Amino acid sequence: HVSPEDVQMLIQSDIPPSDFWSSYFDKFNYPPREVADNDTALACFSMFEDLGFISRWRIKKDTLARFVLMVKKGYRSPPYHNWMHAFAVAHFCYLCIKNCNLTECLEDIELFALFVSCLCHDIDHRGTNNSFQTSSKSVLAALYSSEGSVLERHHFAQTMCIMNTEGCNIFENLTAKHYQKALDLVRDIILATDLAHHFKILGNIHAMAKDGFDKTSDKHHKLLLCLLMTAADLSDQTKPWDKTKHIADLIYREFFSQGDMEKSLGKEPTEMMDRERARIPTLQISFLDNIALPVYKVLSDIFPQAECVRQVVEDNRRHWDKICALIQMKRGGSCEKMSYDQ
Ligand SMILES: COc1ccc(Cl)c(-c2nnc3c(C)nc4ccc(C(=O)NCC(C)C)cc4n23)c1
Ligand SMILES: [Mg+2]
Ligand SMILES: [Zn+2]
Repeated sequence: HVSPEDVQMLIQSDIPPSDFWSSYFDKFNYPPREVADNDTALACFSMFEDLGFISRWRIKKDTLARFVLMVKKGYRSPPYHNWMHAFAVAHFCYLCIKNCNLTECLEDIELFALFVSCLCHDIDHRGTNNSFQTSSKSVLAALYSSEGSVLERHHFAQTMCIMNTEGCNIFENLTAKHYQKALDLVRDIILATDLAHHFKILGNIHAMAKDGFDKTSDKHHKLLLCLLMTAADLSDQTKPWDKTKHIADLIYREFFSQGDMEKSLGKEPTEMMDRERARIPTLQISFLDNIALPVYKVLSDIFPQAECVRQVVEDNRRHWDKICALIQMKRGGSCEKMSYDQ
């Protein structure tokens, strides 16, 4: 649990306005990982306040403090899937609400649930993926493998545990109708963070973009919430190159340690998790081409205000291309495995 002193620290001072953090804290090019870890809880307060959630949903400040601190503590410290990832994901959601006028497309309760889901979406992540849960016969696999999305079901279960902890339920003052709606939305949105789910609905998302978002369609609301969640989950790719490059280092540290564990279990890891075989620039180019770019392309088709975000992801892809070309030149062959600290 969280200490009363930590709670007091958070609620005694006024909630800083967004420009306290930076003059461009609410712009797409602000890199949220610049916020110091022990300032992130207060920065979450600023985002809740700036989005109008504290008054709209009558959230008591001490309840919000206990909730944010419990969520922060709910994350472990793998290289990538830690609290700073959750904070960065929630910050991108905050940017979309502020810069893409989402209040005109989605209901207040949907935006509130989306933001809360971003903060909670990877709680208690162990730095290993769903297939590792099954292959290592983890407790989570025993609990959830029959339904699939093992990790995502656990992240949701952990979120509900926090909601049900004394003094941490930020939904406590919602009407019964909104309360149920919020829980259903958080469940659907966190389960939607499984990339397998994203691939499943991507066709429908493209159809929605082609026909134009219909705010009277409940299906369109659900599809848009899932797209925004995935866009937020991958949003490290939307920041300048030096940040993106560092993120790749974190991701592959996590992947390679899973690969090492799989080898020690006598299993052959996938290439992207095998430090002996992985070629990071090539893998990143295929991740950007097959997963990230299509997300930001369709997002900017629906929201022209997000065009600048798509541009940065394109720039980052070009950067990986240059590194691949450099490696080919040096090796006079294909994009060999090599150090690429350009
Ligand atoms: C939205 O959910 C997730 C869950 C887990 C992760 Cl690590 C990510 C994620 N976030 N940033 C990245 C970057 C920079 N590269 C990645 C390269 C590959 C993969 C991957 O899972 N490939 C397997 C294929 C069957 C889809 C994920 C990558 N990724 C997103
Ligand atoms: Mg996840
Ligand atoms: Zn995530």
